Amino acid sequence: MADTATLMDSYTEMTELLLPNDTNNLGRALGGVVLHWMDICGAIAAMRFCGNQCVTASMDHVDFISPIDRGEVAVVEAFVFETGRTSIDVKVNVRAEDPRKGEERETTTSFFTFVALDENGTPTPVPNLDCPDENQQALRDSAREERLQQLQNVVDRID
Ligand SMILES: CCCCCCCCCCCCCCCC(=O)SCCNC(=O)CCNC(=O)[C@H](O)C(C)(C)COP(=O)(O)OP(=O)(O)OC[C@H]1O[C@@H](n2cnc3c(N)ncnc32)[C@H](O)[C@@H]1OP(=O)(O)O
Repeated sequence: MADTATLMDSYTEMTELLLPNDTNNLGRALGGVVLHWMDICGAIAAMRFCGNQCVTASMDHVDFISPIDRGEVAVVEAFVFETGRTSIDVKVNVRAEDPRKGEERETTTSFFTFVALDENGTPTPVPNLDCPDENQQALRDSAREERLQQLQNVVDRID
């Protein structure tokens, strides 16, 4: 295993077209479908980062900010912003694009923790996160802040 890996080593973008099978009766993306895309994209980012099989240990709160409509393109992006000994924190963001108008909007963001496993299925150490330029440092810092803010918003809402 390498001692370090960069945020950009993990960067992953997936593009999906919202087809009728993945929609509800309003022609909008089912929440579970969006979560599935986010899980897969986040897992790929984590596995690219550490070079091992990873499993999802947790997913933070998820707000569905705006719908994705049938025929729109969903762009799912993920990158590692924090590491533990065997765990990897990944920000996953989804935006919708209307391919006819070229417009896009934010739809969903959440933060996942993946755990790297060795060949025996036991948690195994992961590289340290390296952010060698200002762009990667800014992505890491804003993801850390946004995660805390999102969790704080949930607490405020139920207080
Ligand atoms: C490149 C190679 C390709 C290989 C080939 C690819 C094949 C392409 C397959 C594609 C695959 C797609 C994958 C999709 C992702 C799934 O869908 S995975 C399926 C759903 N997830 C699961 O089934 C996981 C079930 N849970 C577990 O197995 C265990 O609870 C875990 C997560 C392995 C942790 O086990 P544990 O015994 O608690 O381990 P422990 O040593 O105590 O803790 C290990 C770390 O986990 C953290 N942790 C434990 N529980 C939690 C929690 N609830 N929340 C946050 N962190 C936690 C601990 O804090 C610790 O972190 P570190 O301090 O080490 O950084």
